[in-house]
Formats: sequence, structure tokens, C-alpha cells
Amino acid sequence: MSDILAGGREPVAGAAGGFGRDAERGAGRGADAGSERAGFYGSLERRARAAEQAPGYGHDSVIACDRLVRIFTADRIEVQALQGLDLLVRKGDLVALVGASGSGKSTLLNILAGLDVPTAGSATVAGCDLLTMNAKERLRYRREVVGFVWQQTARNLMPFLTAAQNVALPMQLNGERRAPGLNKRRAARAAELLEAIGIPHLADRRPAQLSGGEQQRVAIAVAMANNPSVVLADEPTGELDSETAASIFDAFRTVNRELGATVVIVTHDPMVAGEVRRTVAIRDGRTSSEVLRSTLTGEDGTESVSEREYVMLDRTGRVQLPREFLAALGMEHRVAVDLAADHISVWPDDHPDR
Ligand SMILES: Nc1ncnc2c1ncn2[C@@H]1O[C@H](COP(=O)(O)OP(=O)(O)OP(=O)(O)O)[C@@H](O)[C@H]1O
Repeated sequence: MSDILAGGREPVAGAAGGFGRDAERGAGRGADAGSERAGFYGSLERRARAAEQAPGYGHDSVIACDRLVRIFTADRIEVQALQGLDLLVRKGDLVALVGASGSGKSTLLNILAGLDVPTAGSATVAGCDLLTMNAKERLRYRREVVGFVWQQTARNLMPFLTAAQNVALPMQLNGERRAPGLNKRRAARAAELLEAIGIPHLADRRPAQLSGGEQQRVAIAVAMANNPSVVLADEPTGELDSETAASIFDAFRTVNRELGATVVIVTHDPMVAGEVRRTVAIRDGRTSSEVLRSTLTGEDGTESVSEREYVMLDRTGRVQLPREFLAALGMEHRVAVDLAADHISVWPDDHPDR
């Protein structure tokens, strides 16, 4: 896969200096053409200046990963699980992370969960810096800022507690130990969460008396117990059939829409595509492409889903073009780029128009 430089300020400045066809053809067209060109480059320069003054990277995001790197060393061999990954997630997003086995999804999720520390780059969640937190801050982070749902149901729930007691447990581990009416308030919140997720009737059952899907729904309520900013889920439907998996996505949508949690789900499940607004694909330790979906309502009231796939533009201006696009035009090693007023075109370097 070729990486090309196609963004940031360099191409804008470079275009004025001769990057691209328009710059070449503009030469020698007389005074009109000259002032047209001056206007064109003037407007690009103004835009570049405005971009420079814009607020910092991730200022409006609840999750901001910037050039995140995680290197593991096993038997003296280095594995670069994350290779400069950029990811922004806004408050209120419901995002699925997909990618081939070994692409780095779980590594990223473990870092966001505060269970692992990146080798380089930066990562913040709800304003907490994941690289510099000390042990005490990390514990508070895991109890208050993030909630988790793991694939293995046994990792999510205590087997000897009922569903309601499991939901109340994170509240007991957090905050005040003794205060009048505290236990009542916790029990009421646990009941509210089980109700919101549609399983109030299961409050008194222990995990062994629940199906896999019911256990995962209780796990979502547990993850929400301390009202975290972000809920992280690693393959939460991995052990479930497709009908049960759909009910789990319903529960995630409920906590996202009705309880206001930002949700990030790592999954292999192809069904996810139709279930979330945003799907981010990870390839070779970097975010590579993203699909955004929105529901459109026609004049006759019928609803349809609009879907658009984007490739990611990283902080240094690299884009990963889809392999099939590159293959279709025989592009490799080097491409030519042209800047226009509202887009950049990418050409094979031996294209006759070049
Ligand atoms: N503790 C570790 N020690 C050494 N290598 C590791 C470790 N954890 C992960 N890796 C390696 O890092 C890369 C990314 O692994 P990761 O588990 O993040 O991928 P993944 O996309 O979650 O895969 P899967 O979908 O199979 O769970 C892999 O090459 C993996 O072998």
C-alpha cells in the first residue's frame, strides 16, 4: 500500500510553487489569468491560515488518540501492534471498530480501558491523559470514567451475586462508604438501569440462571453503574447467535441514546455494519477507513439509510487509498497530486495528462 502526502499545509504552499497541473498551465496566460491565479492562491492561503488558528487536535472529542504506538517485545522480537494510530470520538458517538485479526483492535481497547500503556503518541479520554496517569489516577479512571463489557461473560459478572447486586457493586467500590439512604439509592439506580435495558424481571437471578445474551445485558448495566463518560466493549456478541446479538446492540443503543454514554465496540460481527452510525476500520495498527451512516426521511415519510465510506487522513497528511482503487489504475510507489479549489486529485505518475 502506498502512502502519499496529500494534506496539511505543504500541498497548499507547494501548489503556488508549482505542485500540479493548474500551476503549470497557468503560466503565460496574460494579466487576467494572472489575477485569477492570484485570487485563487490568495483564497487558499487564507484557508490555510484559518486552519492554523483552528482549535487543537481533538479539542471537541471525548476520545483523542494521536499517533499512538504500542510495541510489544516477545522473545526479543518486536511487534508493532499500533503504528501511529489516530482516532477521534465525539461525545455521544456510537462507534464500531472492525479489522482483521491482529490489526490492533484489542491493543487499542486495552489502552483506552487504562489496562495497558502506549509506547508513544498521546491518548486522552474525557480529559484524562492515559500516558501520564499514576496508579491511583488509573484506578479512579477505571472506576469512574470508563465502563467495560468483555466477550467472556464470566469476566463481566460475579457468579455469586444477583444481577441487581452485580450492578450495585461498582457503585459500592466507588465513592462514599457510609451515608444515610446510600444502599437504597444504589439499589434504585441498579433497578433503573436494568429497567432501561429491558430486563427488570431478571434483577434477582444469578449469572448461572441467565442466558448468554441476558448476562451480556446485565454486563452493560454494570458498565453503566457509575455513569461513565465512555463504555468500551470487546467482542460483546462473540459468543452469541445473531438474534441475541441484535438485542445486545439494542441495549448499547439505549445506553448511547437515552443514557448519554459514548460507546466504542470492537467487533468481528459483519451485522454491526447496519447497527451503528460510524464504523472505523483498523489495518496494520492504524485507522484506515470509516463508514458513516445516516437515516434520511423522504417526502412521503419513508426512511432510508445513506452510507458513505471515507479513507482516513492522518495528522501528517498520509491517506491510505483503498487497495482495489490502486490496483484498478496500476498505481504503486509514486503518484502525482494536483490541488484544485475544493479537492485534490491523485494520478498515476505516467498518466498522459500529466
Ligand atoms: N502481549 C503481547 N505480546 C506480544 N505481542 C502481542 C501482545 N498483544 C498483542 N500482540 C500482537 O499485537 C498485534 C495486535 O494484536 P491485537 O490483539 O490487538 O489484534 P486484534 O485486532 O484485536 O486481533 P483479534 O481480532 O484476533 O483479537 C498482533 O500481532 C498480536 O500478536
